Amino acid sequence: MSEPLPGPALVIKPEGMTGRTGRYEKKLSDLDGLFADAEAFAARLATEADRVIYHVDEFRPSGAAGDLITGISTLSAGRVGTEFHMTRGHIHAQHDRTEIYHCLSGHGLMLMETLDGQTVVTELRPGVVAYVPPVHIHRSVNLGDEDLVTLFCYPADAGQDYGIIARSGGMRHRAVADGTGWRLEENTSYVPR
Ligand SMILES: O=P(O)(O)OC[C@H]1O[C@H](O)[C@H](O)[C@@H](O)[C@@H]1O
Ligand SMILES: [Fe+2]
Repeated sequence: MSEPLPGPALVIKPEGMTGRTGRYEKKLSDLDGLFADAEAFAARLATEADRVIYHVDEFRPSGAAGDLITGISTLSAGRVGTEFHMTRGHIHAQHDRTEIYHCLSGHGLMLMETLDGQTVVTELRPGVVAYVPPVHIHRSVNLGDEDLVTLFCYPADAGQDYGIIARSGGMRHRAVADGTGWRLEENTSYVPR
């Protein structure tokens, strides 16, 4: 009889992840053009250009169809003008590939959009699992005052297409502060696809 082989030693907690195969970081300077308030963005850029706004740790066994990428996304709290910190957002390059996000800590939104401009939101609080169905553009938004930490899992052959958001001038709705809470407002730069 052969000895059992050790499986990957992945540990994913709100504080971080061990066993990752990769890490990806986005600084404030990488997010130019994402936020509506260009003046507020420029003011922050003057002193915080190199600040990491979000980072992603992942375990990617391979890129094969049928394989899964699992990881943790950590999105810092903050705003540009009234608009909350968010990820760039994407649709999967293979449009029918899905994803789940399990909120480990913080408060936020999974902001999704169909190709014909229907917005879908799942509010994220610890324990909530957001499901991104096939053919949905998606981005995370941090509505709180601490890091928004989510565990994600998606097919390894999904890929990311960022052009779909760029071509339509952003997503249809923006998440903005409203008193002590939040609301969605229409993105005035949005061009229906
Ligand atoms: O790809 P972005 O929109 O920059 O968001 C960052 C990350 O978000 C999620 O966690 C995805 O599963 C990652 O694959 C992605 O890279
Ligand atoms: Fe995704």
